[in-house]
Amino acid sequence: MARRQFFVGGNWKSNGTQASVRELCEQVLNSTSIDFSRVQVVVAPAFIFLQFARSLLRPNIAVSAQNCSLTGSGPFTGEVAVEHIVDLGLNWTILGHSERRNLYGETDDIVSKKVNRALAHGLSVIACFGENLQERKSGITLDVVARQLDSLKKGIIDWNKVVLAYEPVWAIGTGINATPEQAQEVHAMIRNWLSTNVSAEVAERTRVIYGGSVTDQNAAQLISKNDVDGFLVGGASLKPAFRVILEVTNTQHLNQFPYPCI
Ligand SMILES: O=C[C@H](O)COP(=O)(O)O
Repeated sequence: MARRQFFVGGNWKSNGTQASVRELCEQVLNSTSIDFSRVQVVVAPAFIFLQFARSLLRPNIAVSAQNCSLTGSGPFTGEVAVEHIVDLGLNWTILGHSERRNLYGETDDIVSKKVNRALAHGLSVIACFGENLQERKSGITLDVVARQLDSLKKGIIDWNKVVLAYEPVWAIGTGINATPEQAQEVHAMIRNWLSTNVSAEVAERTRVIYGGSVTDQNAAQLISKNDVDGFLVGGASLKPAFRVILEVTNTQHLNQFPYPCI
């Protein structure tokens, strides 16, 4: 059986205040007793709180950006470049989230170019993709995901630094999560796609995580599926429930892989 280290990301989106970020970092994240050699934890505060969160969190909880610009640093008012994220000493960014794609016009091509920039500057990337409700109802989920992966692949110069986040748009923030079977079906297809289009080794090694209404109530069932290697959590990552999700994932990891995986 594959021995991939589980991965849990908390995407705080455009939420929070200095007070709530402090509370989350100190009371929820720093207080968990899980063994971080088994579950990798990365949280993504809004840009404005990145440095603050980094200063508060234990070193084994990584801090990620949620986006980066397509351009470098320079005369690009309002943009945050990969160079700025690197300069803060951070190692991660989320890219291609459906909110970026749908609300800010990020096409497959833009996402792929951003992924390339981030990787070229040494960042690791949580690359998001997934079908919308109409696409699922039309039965073209796997085609849509394959198209998004084909495009992402053009930008990926180092698969070791990529976590793939399958996030069906209809499940994001709706309270309707994919069932464990629905998630497993798409994750297995993603692994097959990796095997066919990249390599068997990359297919075996790459973490494929699920996002969309993950809570402390459904995390255990979702993580029990073979090809679900963790989560990208939105709303629940802003609450004490996030610690439960981390602990549930850690317990499943211990059941599945009794030894550290790295
Ligand atoms: O990046 C996280 C996803 O958008 C999931 O958000 P959610 O857990 O609030 O549904």
